[in-house]
Amino acid sequence: ATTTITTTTSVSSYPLPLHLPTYLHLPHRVPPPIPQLSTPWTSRSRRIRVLKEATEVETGDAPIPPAQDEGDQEDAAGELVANGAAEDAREDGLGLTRKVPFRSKRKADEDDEGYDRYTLRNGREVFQEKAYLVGVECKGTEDNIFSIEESLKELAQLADTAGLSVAGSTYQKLANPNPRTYIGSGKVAEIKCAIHALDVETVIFDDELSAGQLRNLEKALGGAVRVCDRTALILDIFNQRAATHEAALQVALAQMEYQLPRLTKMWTHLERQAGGKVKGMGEKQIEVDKRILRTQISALRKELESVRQHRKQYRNRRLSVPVPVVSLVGYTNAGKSTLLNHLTGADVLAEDQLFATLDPTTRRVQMKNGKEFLLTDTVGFIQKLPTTLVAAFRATLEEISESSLLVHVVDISHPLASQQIDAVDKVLQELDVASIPKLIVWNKIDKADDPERLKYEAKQIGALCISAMTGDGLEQFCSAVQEKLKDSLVPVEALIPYDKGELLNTIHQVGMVETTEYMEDGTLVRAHVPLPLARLLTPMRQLIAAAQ
Ligand SMILES: Nc1nc2c(ncn2[C@@H]2O[C@H](COP(=O)(O)OP(=O)(O)OP(=O)(O)O)[C@@H](O)[C@H]2O)c(=O)[nH]1
Ligand SMILES: [Mg+2]
Repeated sequence: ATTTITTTTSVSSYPLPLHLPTYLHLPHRVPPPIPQLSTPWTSRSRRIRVLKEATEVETGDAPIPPAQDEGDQEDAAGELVANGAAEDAREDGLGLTRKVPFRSKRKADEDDEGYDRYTLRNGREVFQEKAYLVGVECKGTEDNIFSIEESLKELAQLADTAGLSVAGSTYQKLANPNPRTYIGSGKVAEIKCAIHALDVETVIFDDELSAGQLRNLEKALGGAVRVCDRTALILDIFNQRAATHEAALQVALAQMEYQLPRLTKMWTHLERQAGGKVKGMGEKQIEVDKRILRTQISALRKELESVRQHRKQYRNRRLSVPVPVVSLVGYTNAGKSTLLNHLTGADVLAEDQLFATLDPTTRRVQMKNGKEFLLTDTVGFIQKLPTTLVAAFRATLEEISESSLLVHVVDISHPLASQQIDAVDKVLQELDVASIPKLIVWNKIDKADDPERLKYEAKQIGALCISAMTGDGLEQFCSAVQEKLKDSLVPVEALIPYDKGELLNTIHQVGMVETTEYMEDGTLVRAHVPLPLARLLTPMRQLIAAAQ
């Protein structure tokens, strides 16, 4: 009975993993908190410290935070406290902080190379974790859009975006991945040597790994390094980037769904409290953890549903204004946000980083001829896009399926432009939006080696060359959008009563008017208009039928 009591108290005193959105910490919404897991959930284990705190550590004035009491971290607790970094350990939510040498511990060592590995990011000192990348090319997967070298290069870019510094990489060609360690044992030994020589903290695999593979690899690589996969890395970037409530919820949900099948060894402290190994205890602990995680997942789903409902209402309101919606889609970093900003004067973050945008933004584009359309910027795509993420972002991506036109923005100056196009087409197929008219634009033409040749090639396939940065070709772009939109317009003939003048204006604004005739009861218009407007005009169309 004593054990049971101890167990209950100690479980409730566990801190929540801090990569979850803060609202999850509110007592009224939170199911019982879950313990920190030893499995690498995400790649978040960077030491983020506000500069001021860092100075305090330097002068030795840092308040000593309370030690964490998990048995699993017991051996590390002393070190954590001595370094004033327990907070960081909490922030990581991984319980892996001890694996990275801390600055103040090594401070005495004047020529400590780790000392240089703190860089300043947004006014915060961040420990630059070193990462080693591993890829596998399996026979029979030659239809992969990217070659293994290309995929690894992109993984390096992802690692950089997440704030890691890449120390090296390797790959292996295999008939089949090893079910235990994904790569062969010889390769494991080779990587182990390399990471020790390079002083690496994290090994990132280019493909999704199973719980067993993650655990076996961590063990085989000496236990002092963290192993994670591409999906965890992308989830981590999304987690860092999520700026709105909805995005945060979506990412948290995707992270939990990724974690669920990967829950392994944990709560080992209970065994100790129970006075040694308790047979079957580990098994039960996992069950409990899974249940808690499932409860959290369903709470998140509910919350997300209500946020979505809200956005849907907003969208419906917008749809009632019959302006056609054009969605920008494309590979991450293609220049979608830059294009939106240039055309609409919006202030969406556009930078040379992967996944700068997570949330959809819609702005009105007003053309010189008075016509207008709505332009939506969305999250970028990437090859090997984690399925959990696609599912989590499905609602956001639904916006795409409701648009009248898709503009596929391509970074034509990128060496892998054609592979990126294929990857985007693949995602679009998955999203079932093939029936929506599409306009292909080749962006960053200012950066391309041979713009004239590209312009010629673009013409052959009906694509458009633009530079979202310099504004080159944007006028043609707007005309092309207008032209394409016409394809999605419905021909109508309606008699608009004179007291509905504003409707006539709307038809001129968003549709293509062929003729207008001033009749006794109103204006007779023949035009091509977007479907929502055609619906709105239905009663007036009947009026004509009656008059004839
Ligand atoms: N030279 C050049 N650079 C461009 C052009 N368009 C965009 N860029 C740059 O490309 C980078 C990515 O642009 P973004 O607009 O953030 O790309 P995005 O498609 O929104 O990317 P995600 O939001 O990550 O999917 C930024 O550094 C832009 O300045 C262009 O026409 N020419
Ligand atoms: Mg963007």
